[in-house]
Amino acid sequence: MSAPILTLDKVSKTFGNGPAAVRAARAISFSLHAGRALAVVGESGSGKTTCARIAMREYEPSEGRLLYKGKPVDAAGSKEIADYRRSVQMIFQDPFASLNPAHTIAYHLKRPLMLHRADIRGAAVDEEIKALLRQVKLDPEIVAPKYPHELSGGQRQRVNIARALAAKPEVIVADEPTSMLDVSVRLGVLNLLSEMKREMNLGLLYITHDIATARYVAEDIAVMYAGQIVEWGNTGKVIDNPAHPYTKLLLSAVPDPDIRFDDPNAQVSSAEADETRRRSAATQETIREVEPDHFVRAA
Ligand SMILES: Nc1ncnc2c1ncn2[C@@H]1O[C@H](COP(=O)(O)OP(=O)(O)OP(=O)(O)O)[C@@H](O)[C@H]1O
Repeated sequence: MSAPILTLDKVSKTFGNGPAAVRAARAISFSLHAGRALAVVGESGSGKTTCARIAMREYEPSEGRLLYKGKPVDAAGSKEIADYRRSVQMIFQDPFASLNPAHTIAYHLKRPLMLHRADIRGAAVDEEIKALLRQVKLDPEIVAPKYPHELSGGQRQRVNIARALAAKPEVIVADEPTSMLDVSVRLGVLNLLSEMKREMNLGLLYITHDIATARYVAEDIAVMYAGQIVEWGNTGKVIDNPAHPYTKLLLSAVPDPDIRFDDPNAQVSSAEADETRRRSAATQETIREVEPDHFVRAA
């Protein structure tokens, strides 16, 4: 594996003080590598977004270090910080709020080019805008002059991906990039991210509450619960053979696509439903008892 581009090294983040303090992230360690994706999965409030924001330098860690190419970011000079800002780009959850309704799509792509790509000026800017839109499978002639409200949610998220790519990043942080999209277009956006990762050799941090989607995008997976990584490893191995009760619980919530609505076996009796609820509560209890240092690593 190539040397890590970005590393969270035993990073913790606490919000507030005293008894009301929230330990959103506890001793989190992971690295992002060129051409590889890490999925960080967990339910709402498990600390995923806190990790993404630390990676984006929006939050300072309370403990631990953020490393860029092996060097601590907090000790970096202004040139290295500028390099980091270009190199690590984010795709937001909400494709509607992240584009300015008053500006065309071309304008949205021109800004990062002017900011981060001094090598491209004049007519080359328009050519690059077209190339970026083609890269995300949008027709530049149709899409470039449009305003955000004229596009669908899926198309807007593709524009957001193109905008992130405009900076020529090495790492993309995608925080729930499909959760606000129509189900029918989610897979297309995930496949596009996966393709970009391969073709542009990007390190990808894919944050999601939906463990089933990790398989489409990420080679590696880290499962978060209550601010900690409780299980991590190869995505296929963890999903096919989960070792931690919380990972099992997340997987048990994934619908089985092979069960048809008219399948008599899909009917759940009230006794079975009660049993499922009882087992789920028991699993939650087990999770609460997990010691902070109880981690599981896939073989
Ligand atoms: N700025 C903040 N101030 C205080 N508490 C915060 C802040 N940001 C997050 N938290 C708390 O930290 C915990 C982890 O939140 P975080 O947003 O990282 O979880 P998440 O797994 O990303 O959840 P979601 O999917 O709902 O965004 C939660 O209890 C949250 O309320």
